[in-house]
Amino acid sequence: MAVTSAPTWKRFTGQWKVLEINLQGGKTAFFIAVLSKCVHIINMAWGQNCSIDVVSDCHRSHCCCCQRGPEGPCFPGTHFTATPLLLAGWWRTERDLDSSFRFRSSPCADTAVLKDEGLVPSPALGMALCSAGRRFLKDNPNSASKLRAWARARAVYTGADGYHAEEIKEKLRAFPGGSLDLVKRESGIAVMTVNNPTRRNAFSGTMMLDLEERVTELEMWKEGKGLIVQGAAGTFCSGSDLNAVRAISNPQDGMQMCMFMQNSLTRLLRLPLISVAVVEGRALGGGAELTTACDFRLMAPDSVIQFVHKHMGLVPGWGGAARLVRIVGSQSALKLLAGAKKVDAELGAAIGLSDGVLECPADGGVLPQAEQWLSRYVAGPADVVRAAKEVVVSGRERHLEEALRTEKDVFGTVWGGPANTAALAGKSKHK
Ligand SMILES: CCCC(=O)SCCNC(=O)CCNC(=O)[C@H](O)C(C)(C)COP(=O)(O)OP(=O)(O)OC[C@H]1O[C@@H](n2cnc3c(N)ncnc32)[C@H](O)[C@@H]1OP(=O)(O)O
Repeated sequence: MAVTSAPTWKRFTGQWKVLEINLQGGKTAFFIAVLSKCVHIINMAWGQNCSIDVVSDCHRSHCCCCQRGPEGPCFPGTHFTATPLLLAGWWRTERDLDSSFRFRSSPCADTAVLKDEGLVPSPALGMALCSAGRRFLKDNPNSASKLRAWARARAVYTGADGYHAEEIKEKLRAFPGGSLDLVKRESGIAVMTVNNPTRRNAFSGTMMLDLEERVTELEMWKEGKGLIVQGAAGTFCSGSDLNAVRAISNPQDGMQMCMFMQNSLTRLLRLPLISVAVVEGRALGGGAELTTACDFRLMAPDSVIQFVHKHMGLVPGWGGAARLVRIVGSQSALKLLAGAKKVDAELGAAIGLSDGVLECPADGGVLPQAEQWLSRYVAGPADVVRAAKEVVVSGRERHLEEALRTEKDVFGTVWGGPANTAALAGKSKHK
């Protein structure tokens, strides 16, 4: 099957990359790669038997597909980072599966990353993944669902953890009300609004489902640079809807809901967008946890963030405790959780939970202030802004050696790129 155009990176988010290759007959092949080690596609011999040979670390002086040396990327996708054994070819149709794309994985696997992924490196793994990919495709012919599955790979829990996504979704559907609204602006800043004002923006079951959908949408938004998370009608969010909480208060459902929300909020924090929670009114319980799934928090003068879980006989379950410790340190986190302490704008700034105090809006609400605040961090080309977020997520979440490798890999995506080239051609003083 012949290739009709140069492969391009169609989507890139977090540690995942998707190489999209257009094939004859309007078909498309997707190759999913997970970051770990610099890998170079050394042979794209597209003919009757298309094959991709992958080696770890490029030792070649020239790339055989474009004849350029190793000084810079030859075309997007030539120099990419992947764990060879995690490469999987995903095809759009069953027929494509039979058309002999041959995958030869590198003998050199990155053990550390495979462990991170919870996988044991073995030569059989590549085959197993390809076959799992095929099975998945057979069951999911729709490419949108394929991409969703790819996005979900950034989540924490899978079926292996006893997590049953479809079952808990079914249960959550039984608790409707409110919505999670998303507006993606041309500026590259999106605004997500927690919208259930009659219940002070409490999270109904369907809003939890909405959250997952919105995060998926943002994962696919490659022009995006920033995200503002706010509550409707002048208050942030009063946590999970107590009516839903009461109805699913058995341990099994509680665990499933916990894993569902942790997955969505972890993916929210890992988005390659710089995010800020704009807190007006109250952010209570799960609402307080939601603020910690953003990179930054801005608080209105009379606003309060409060982890009220202790008063409910609980601890955070949406990942809020783990994130809080990373934001304010264990001493302050313990005080906030064990004391269910109210954090106002002043205390928030003092302990580093809040990154800025919003002024009382004369008109137009606090959103323009938040946008203004965020604009200094999202100024410039999307690939550079997203790369900055990428290296920070990696530095926060990975072991040093892995984070260093990822940093090198992400560096490779911007080095010699348009922004870098333009900067080098201009003045290079930073007074
Ligand atoms: C792992 C997740 C853990 C959790 O998130 S558990 C949930 C923790 N959150 C809470 O307990 C919040 C309880 N609510 C409150 O403390 C107060 O309602 C709150 C948010 C300070 C607002 O106070 P006020 O402004 O005076 O308004 P209000 O009390 O009259 O509330 C207006 C209507 O909203 C409702 N509401 C507020 N928070 C809710 C919630 N979480 N779930 C379900 N309904 C909720 C409240 O019942 C009231 O409804 P209604 O008008 O009486 O029908």
